[in-house]
Amino acid sequence: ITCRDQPYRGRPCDDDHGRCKPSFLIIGVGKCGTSSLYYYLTDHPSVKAAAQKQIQWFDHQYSASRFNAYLDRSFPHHMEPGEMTGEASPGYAQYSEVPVRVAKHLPETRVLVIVRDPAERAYSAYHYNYLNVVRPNKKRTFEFLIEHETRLLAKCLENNSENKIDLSRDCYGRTTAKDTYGVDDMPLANQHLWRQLVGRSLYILYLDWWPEFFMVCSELLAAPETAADEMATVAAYLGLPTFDFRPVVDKGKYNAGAKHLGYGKVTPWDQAEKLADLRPPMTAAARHLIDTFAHPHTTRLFERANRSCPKWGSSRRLDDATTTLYSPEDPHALSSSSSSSATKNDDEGTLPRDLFS
Ligand SMILES: Nc1ncnc2c1ncn2[C@@H]1O[C@H](COP(=O)(O)OS(=O)(=O)O)[C@@H](OP(=O)(O)O)[C@H]1O
Repeated sequence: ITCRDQPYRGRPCDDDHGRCKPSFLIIGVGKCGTSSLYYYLTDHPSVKAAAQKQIQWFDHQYSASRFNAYLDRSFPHHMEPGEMTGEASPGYAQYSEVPVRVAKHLPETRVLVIVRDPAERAYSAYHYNYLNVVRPNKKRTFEFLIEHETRLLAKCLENNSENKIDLSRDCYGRTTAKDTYGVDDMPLANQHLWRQLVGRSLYILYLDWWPEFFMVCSELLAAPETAADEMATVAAYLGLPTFDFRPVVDKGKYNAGAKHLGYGKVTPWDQAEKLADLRPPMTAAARHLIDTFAHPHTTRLFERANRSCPKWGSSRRLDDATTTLYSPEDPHALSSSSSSSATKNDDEGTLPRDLFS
């Protein structure tokens, strides 16, 4: 990618009012490495951090008349020419009203999105967004959840002439957990996240709403050897001066593993690898189901983004012994594995909040 001009032509601040606009928004996707992307980027000397990693203003707190308050609260009050700021809110991507709001208030901001192998993203979300909120004696397997979800997804997509669905509305977003899973003991907390293990991995369904975005491949940030180069590409897209990202990348991965220790918690690479190994392998059947389901959407994503991600569809670890999915004859099949303890939950309100995304 060739280096672009800086958004707002290098002057995002209105110095009379001490207000600076974000030059980039990382709009998602949750569990794809948004924390690492944000913290690597804010290590660049010309990038000033926001007040916190996840602001979630354009989705859950939006009010057109409160835009200046959002800027005041979230970003630095002064920057030198050539400096920029930005934020990462993994909940922005999935709501169809957000791109409209962003275009209205921040017409020059650049949109970054990080995507991950769909099955790996879903499996990560299962551990983080589901096992952390479900009561241990009510635990359902990954296979149980994805099999029911893909059945619903298939039905909703079939009934939609544009082959697009709104994850928070339409057939998919409106169907109750009981209708999907046939049982009523599913947890309420974070249900917009754990009920959309597969849906949120069909990235193009909602990225289609965004007029322009730059797609980062999670897999390229997942190894120190390729991460610094991928970050240099991101920096060039934002019009930032050349910078060596190796020192910050060498520190490790941010927000790794199923326990929420804070988005800014960095885990050294070797320990992150051990954390991943603690997780029981995904079954071959589960991977096959998600790979097959996601394939047409992934093809369209790569065409639209004009980039493709290497290694999708080839899991690092698989339990090849397990080839059958959850079977309807065994409706109460419980996971024999993972037992993450509850760490941090949303309140159980009905408004979807991605604060624990
Ligand atoms: N550098 C890098 N490259 C690729 N992947 C990375 C990287 N850093 C973190 N991770 C993995 O991304 C998962 C966390 O993603 P997010 O930070 O987006 O999660 S959140 O939605 O904000 O909670 C989480 O995945 P799992 O550990 O599989 O759950 C992280 O390990």
